[in-house]
Amino acid sequence: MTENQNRLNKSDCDVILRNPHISSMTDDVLYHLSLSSGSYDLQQMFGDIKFVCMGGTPKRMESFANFIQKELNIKLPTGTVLDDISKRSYRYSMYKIGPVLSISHGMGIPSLSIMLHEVIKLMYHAKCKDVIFIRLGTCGGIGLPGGTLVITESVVDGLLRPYLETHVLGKTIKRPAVLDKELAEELMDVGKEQLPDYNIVMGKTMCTYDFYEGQGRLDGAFCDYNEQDKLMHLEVLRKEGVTNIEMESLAFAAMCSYAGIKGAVVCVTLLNRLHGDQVSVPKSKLEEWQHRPQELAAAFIKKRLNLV
Ligand SMILES: O=P(O)(O)O[C@@H]1C[C@H](O)[C@@H](CO)O1
Ligand SMILES: O=c1cc[nH]c(=O)[nH]1
Repeated sequence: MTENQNRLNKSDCDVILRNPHISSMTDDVLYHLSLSSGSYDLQQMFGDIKFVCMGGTPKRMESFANFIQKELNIKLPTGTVLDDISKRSYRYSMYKIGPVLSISHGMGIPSLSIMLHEVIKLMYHAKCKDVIFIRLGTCGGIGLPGGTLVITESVVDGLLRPYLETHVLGKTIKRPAVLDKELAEELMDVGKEQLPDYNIVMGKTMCTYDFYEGQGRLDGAFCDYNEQDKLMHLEVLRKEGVTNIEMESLAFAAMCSYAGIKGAVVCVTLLNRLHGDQVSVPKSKLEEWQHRPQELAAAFIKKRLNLV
């Protein structure tokens, strides 16, 4: 199948839906979002979306929705509050604020991947054009102090491989995990200009399948290595140019790239992993730091919408 055929009459949509079955379905149920193409006019509801911002927790994405609403000066009808569009799914929460979709993806690749399958199809059904996806996350830094913003330049898995390995029909499939370089650079420029007080770096992000042993921590329920083994491993990562570790960027990059969507990952470091494992920052500091990627995304969106 050629890319043009994959684009499925894409004169009015530029998301590449690499699935010939979807166009013949009269109703496509986006089960985990609590939406469907048969019961809702998805184009009318979501056709103007230009930015899809996502992060792990429902609370963070609700807070981002409220923040971006204020930043873009979008008025809600009197007496109404932002509504969680996917609340009936009890899986993810999703808010629409003008051209911005703010959606939670849970923890780890399986949870993010289910949400992305459905959001990519949502973009297709809604005939969205020129959409940018941004992950607003948290991470552990390698040699970077807490509160640092890391814009991902490249992504690797726990074995330093730059692709997502997944199993389909009993076979191993490899999908390159590629992010848009120009978008990352634009985010960096916006950050330098608008958020001069923050430490912002561009780097190589390692994505793992676990928070504890997968990231070489000594404080999980199991640990069959010692502190020296851990530090030697982190030193190898540092020498390979790894700046931070989190748990979703590999699938995010691979899926955005496969769907022809420009994607960026911006994470704030919660600790320097060369100094420890436990995330023990006070809650108020944690909230302040988690807000930093949101501030960068808001500044970028405002610039793109010519609001600054
Ligand atoms: O988006 P978040 O902050 O949830 O991402 C990182 C990676 C894991 O999902 C989680 C682990 O604490 O934080
Ligand atoms: O160390 C960390 C902190 C946040 N998220 C991660 O995946 N790792």
